[in-house]
Amino acid sequence: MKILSAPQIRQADAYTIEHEPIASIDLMERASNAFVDYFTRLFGTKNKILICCGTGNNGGDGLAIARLLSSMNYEVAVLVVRPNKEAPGSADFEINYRLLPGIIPLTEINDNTQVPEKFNTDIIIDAIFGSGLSRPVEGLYAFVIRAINQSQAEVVSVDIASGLFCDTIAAEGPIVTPHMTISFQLPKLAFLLPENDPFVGEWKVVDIGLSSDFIADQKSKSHYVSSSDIKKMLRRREKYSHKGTFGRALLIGGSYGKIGAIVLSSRACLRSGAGLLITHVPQCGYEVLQTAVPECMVTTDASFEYISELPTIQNYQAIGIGPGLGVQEMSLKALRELLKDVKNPMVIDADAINLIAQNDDLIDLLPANTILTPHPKEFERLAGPWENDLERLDLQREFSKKHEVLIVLKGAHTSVSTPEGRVYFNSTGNPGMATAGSGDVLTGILTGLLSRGYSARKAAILGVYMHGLAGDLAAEKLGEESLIASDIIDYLPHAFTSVSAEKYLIKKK
Ligand SMILES: NC(=O)C1=CN([C@@H]2O[C@H](COP(=O)(O)OP(=O)(O)OC[C@H]3O[C@@H](n4cnc5c(N)ncnc54)[C@H](OP(=O)(O)O)[C@@H]3O)[C@@H](O)[C@H]2O)[C@@H](O)CC1
Ligand SMILES: Nc1ncnc2c1ncn2[C@@H]1O[C@H](COP(=O)(O)OP(=O)(O)O)[C@@H](O)[C@H]1O
Ligand SMILES: [K+]
Repeated sequence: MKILSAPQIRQADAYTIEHEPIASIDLMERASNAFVDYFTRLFGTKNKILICCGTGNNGGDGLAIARLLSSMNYEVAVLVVRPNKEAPGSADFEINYRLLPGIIPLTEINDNTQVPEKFNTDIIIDAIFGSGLSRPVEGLYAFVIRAINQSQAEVVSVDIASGLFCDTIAAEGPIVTPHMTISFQLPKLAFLLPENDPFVGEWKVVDIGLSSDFIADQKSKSHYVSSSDIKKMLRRREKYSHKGTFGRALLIGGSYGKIGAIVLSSRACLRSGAGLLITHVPQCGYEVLQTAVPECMVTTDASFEYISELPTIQNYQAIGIGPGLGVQEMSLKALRELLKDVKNPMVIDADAINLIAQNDDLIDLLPANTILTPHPKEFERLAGPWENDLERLDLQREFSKKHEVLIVLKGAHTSVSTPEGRVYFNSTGNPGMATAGSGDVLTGILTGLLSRGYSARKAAILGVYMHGLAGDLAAEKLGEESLIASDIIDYLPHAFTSVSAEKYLIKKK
């Protein structure tokens, strides 16, 4: 799913109005209905609702929502914020203003003195500003937004929190801090920047039927990965395939006290479809691996505690290195040797990333399309500091372009950047996955998918999605609090089957 900028969204509205064709007031009605449809699934009629409206089209939505909810027996009141009494609202705002039934209590605020300290109601629907915000909020609007934020009510924003820009980090000036945002058609970049979290809350995108042709034609460097994107990518295992068809994967890692990391990667790799897996560990890991993962073959290093040398690396469709590796000098030597020789698709994680960050000569040795999977701290070591999330995103994009690698920057909404400078934000995963070893699981999944023949871009997008989906399915059963990395592996089969069940109507015998 593409992420469009505020001007592109405006053009999508205009294009839809002209080419569907549909009157703009009817498009507003459709958007308001979509909002109400989702809203009423969450909140019953017992709640008192205050709808705070600006006088642009976001406010027009607010008025239509008030009318629709009232017709469904919700108790609604409307507050219109209009600093200049004489200034008319947008054309569609004015139409909906005239259509507002008399039974809905309507208050107009023109002056700071009319703003209560906080609003006493159960739910506030925030429809002051939407995608048309053109500058930070001040004056009367700022007073109203502060009062909204101070109220005890649940706050639901229409399209985007009032005061938040669609395409960037939060500006100066007050911004509504909603519990939820119900947004139209496509997610906004602002929803995916962690520091905006207080100004977004839970969010849901509802379809308002903007022209899919127009959206398909738009250029966008940012994408939000949806389940339908994933369904298109997933491959079947063909009837006459054999284990050679799905590739040989090589994992390298583990050290004394950190063999568990490479065990997790190995299990996850096999659960992600690799045909054969060879795991190379220091000698101290031999028995652990053979016992914990009987399906994988194990080769051992000359060193007992650390990786100090490489196995042969030819004939592998994918190599993953890093989990539990440590940053010993001997392991650095082995990594350097690997990078000098390697042409295979690769995943680089954890201490392998740290070693690359500490040794400037290594980054240029990476084959094009190598996947690196840093968490933010590791990425900072690699690429340097940033001031805010937008800067971090630019840095990630530039790093990928400059070094022709994919960066999987891990966290909530993990972002995958490609050498072309595109960024794909993930839609699965939960805070239960913030637990030791879940990154090692991801490395295994990515290595498995590469060995199975997916391109680096597809392996990264699909792997990150499946990792998060497995985490979500695990959390559904076990809760977020108790979730551990092994649970993510245990739920990987469910993640794969749930997507393929949706994809294939004709089931295999
Ligand atoms: N177009 C469509 O068909 C559809 C649109 N839809 C809905 O419309 C919303 C976008 O509507 P919109 O473009 O009218 O902008 P909106 O956010 O209501 O505000 C604009 C007004 O606020 C003003 N203003 C801005 N910043 C300000 C500030 N800091 N302080 C004070 N004033 C400020 C700005 O003034 P100006 O910048 O011109 O000075 C202008 O008057 C979108 O989010 C969705 O909810 C849906 O119904 C689907 C169909
Ligand atoms: N709040 C969160 N929401 C979604 N996913 C998360 C969250 N926190 C962590 N994760 C996921 O868990 C994994 C953690 O990886 P990492 O930090 O490398 O852990 P470790 O080094 O312990 O294996 C990443 O894939 C990340 O995206
Ligand atoms: K809003």
